[in-house]
Amino acid sequence: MGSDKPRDPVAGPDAGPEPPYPVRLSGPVIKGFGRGSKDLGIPTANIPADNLSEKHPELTSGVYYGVVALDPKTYQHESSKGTSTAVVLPAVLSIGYNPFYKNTVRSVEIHIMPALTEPSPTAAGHEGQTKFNRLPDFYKTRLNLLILGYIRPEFDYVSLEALVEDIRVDCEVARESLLREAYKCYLVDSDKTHGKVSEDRGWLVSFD
Ligand SMILES: Cc1cc2nc3c(=O)[nH]c(=O)nc-3n(C[C@H](O)[C@H](O)[C@H](O)COP(=O)(O)O)c2cc1C
Ligand SMILES: Nc1ncnc2c1ncn2[C@@H]1O[C@H](COP(=O)(O)OP(=O)(O)O)[C@@H](O)[C@H]1O
Ligand SMILES: [Mg+2]
Repeated sequence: MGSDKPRDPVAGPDAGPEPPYPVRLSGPVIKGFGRGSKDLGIPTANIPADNLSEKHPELTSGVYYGVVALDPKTYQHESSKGTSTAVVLPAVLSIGYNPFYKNTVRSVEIHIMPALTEPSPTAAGHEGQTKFNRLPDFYKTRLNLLILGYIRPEFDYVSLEALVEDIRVDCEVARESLLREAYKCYLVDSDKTHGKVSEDRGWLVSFD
C-alpha cells in the first residue's frame, strides 16, 4: 500500500543530477490501457518499454522526474507554434507494472506538466478537484526524455483516490525539484548552458 509517511518536497541532490542520471529514453508515443485519462484523469504518454531491463538495468520500477521534448514535425505545442524548435517541458513518469492495476508487462508512462513559469494545477488546496495538465493528443509523435531523478517506488493503493492523490504530490515534488537552478538549466535555453548539460539538451531537442 502507499506509504503513510509525509512526503519530502523535493527529490535528488540540490547540486544537480547524480549518476546514473541524466538517463536518455526515447520512442514513439503508443497506446496504453486507456486508463490514465479515463480512470484517473491523468493522461500519460506511453513509450515502448522493450528491452528496458537490459538496456537500462539502473531504472528500477518507480516514479521519476525529468524533461521531455516532442518532435516538432508532428506536434506543435502552443508556445512553439510556427517554429521548428522542439519545446522542452517538465515531466513526471512511472516505470513499472502499476501494482494498483496488476499489469503483467512493464510500461513507461510520462505525464507532461505545464511550463514552470505557469501556475501549477496540482498545487495543494485543490484536492478532490485537481485538474491535471491536458494537451491535444499526440499519439505516434516521437518523444525524447531525459530522466533527472528518482522520486519513489511504485505502490499498490487502497483506493483510486489514494493513487491519484499520490500522483498529485509526485507532480509537485517533480516541479519543486526541477525549479532548482541545477535542474532548471535543462528546461531553459541560456547562453550560460555549457558542457554536459548543453550536450544532453542538444540530444533532447534533436529529431533527425
Ligand atoms: C507520476 C506517476 C506515478 C504513478 N505511480 C503509480 C503507483 O505508485 N502505483 C500504480 O499502480 N500506478 C502508478 N502510476 C500509473 C498509473 O496507474 C497509470 O498511469 C495508469 O494505470 C494509466 O495507464 P495507461 O497509460 O496504460 O492507461 C503512476 C503514474 C504516474 C504518472
Ligand atoms: N499532459 C499530458 N501528458 C501526457 N500525455 C498527454 C497529456 N495531455 C494529453 N496527452 C495525450 O493523452 C495520451 C495518454 O492518455 P491515456 O489516457 O494515458 O491513454 P493511454 O492508455 O493510451 O496511454 C497521450 O498519448 C497523449 O496523446
Ligand atoms: Mg498512458
